[in-house]
Amino acid sequence: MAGTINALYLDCFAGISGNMLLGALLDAGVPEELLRAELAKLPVHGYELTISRVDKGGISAVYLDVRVDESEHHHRNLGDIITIIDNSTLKPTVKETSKRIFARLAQAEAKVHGMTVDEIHFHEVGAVDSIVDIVGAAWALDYLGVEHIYASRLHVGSGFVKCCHGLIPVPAPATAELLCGIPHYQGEIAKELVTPTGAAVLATLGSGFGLMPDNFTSRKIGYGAGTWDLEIPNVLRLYLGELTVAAGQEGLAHQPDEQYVVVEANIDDQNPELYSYVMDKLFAAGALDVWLTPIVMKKSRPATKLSAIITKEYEAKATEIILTETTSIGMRFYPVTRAMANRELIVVGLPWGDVKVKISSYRGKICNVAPEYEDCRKIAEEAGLPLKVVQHLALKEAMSIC
Ligand SMILES: O=C([S-])c1cc(C(=O)S)c[n+]([C@@H]2O[C@H](COP(=O)(O)O)[C@@H](O)[C@H]2O)c1
Ligand code: NI
Repeated sequence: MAGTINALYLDCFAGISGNMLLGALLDAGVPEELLRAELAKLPVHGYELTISRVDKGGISAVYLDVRVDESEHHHRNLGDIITIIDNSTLKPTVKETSKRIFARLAQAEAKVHGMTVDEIHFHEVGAVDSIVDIVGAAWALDYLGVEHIYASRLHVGSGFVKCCHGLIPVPAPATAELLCGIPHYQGEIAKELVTPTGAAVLATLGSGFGLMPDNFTSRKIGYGAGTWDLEIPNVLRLYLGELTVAAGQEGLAHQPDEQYVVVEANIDDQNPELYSYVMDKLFAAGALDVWLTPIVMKKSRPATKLSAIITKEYEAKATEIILTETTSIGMRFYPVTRAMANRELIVVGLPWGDVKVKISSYRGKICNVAPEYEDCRKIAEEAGLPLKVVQHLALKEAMSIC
């Protein structure tokens, strides 16, 4: 028996930008009020999101515009944006996807401008519009349960576009960098049709490019409007549907496998005090997990294996951290696949305070319920209760409502 996986096919005949993608997702059925509620979870203010229905060459499409107050025109680097996302109450999976897209964008910018990822400041209006577009899209894809994104060959446009440095060629340099390995063409239209944000989403999340996959069936279509009025409709066409796959494959597909990498270094000559520091640095740089294993190396030397799981974009950063912060002078990388349960945070109220509880589910069934250790610890210390009792009460409360 065959199964299905939720998927999108993006028809980019007039390009793709962050707001075109989010507009198309809204048109395909993502509720506007839920999107607004999710974006309100970000500690970002001073912007107005307008969502309207417009006519683009006879096609009714959703136009999304982010207007940013003058006071919010900051320059933010990747670290600032990661902090904003981490300080929100968004779902962990939405945070992770958003951070991966931003990291990809920052890497492309760093390459173009000959700088490090940390030195890159996001363009234009202090990245608020990119935060809304990227986090909004990451949440909407999660809301729809989309596991694979396919896109047509991208129409990028041509000519020049004005930026703070003057005129830059279309595709913009960051866009061109992000589209390495992704089929695209320039065409006759002298406008920027694919923006760096649109390219970053596809470069990070795209599973395949070209014609609509043979095993894809569309169920709903949405149109997201671009800003231009062109001789072709300036819209992104989004097909929401499903891929038919062999039995047993459904529910296992997440991001393309090769995006995850384990980096490892065997260390036999380091002051143990340094490990927690380097682990913190790897986590802060985007590692999904970091761990130490006791090992025995050559000449029977007791040693430590430092391992971290990272996404491919963080390879250079992880290399830099391990080489500069440990005594290791080399490391190895190997691609790994991951299968993950869906995770959601709920908050339960105990007489002494609130506790966040992580509810994990797999194929629609709850597979784990775990009260957050730090919340329970705080209550245990403040109320003078055994930690295990607080954990038990939080678990009981969570089980009664989920
Ligand atoms: O201002 C600069 S340095 C600049 C550089 C680049 C590069 O590609 S490098 C691109 N841009 C333009 O900024 C806008 C914003 O794009 P979004 O993806 O945030 O919508 C776009 O027109 C880029 O081409 C500016
Ligand atoms: Ni740039």
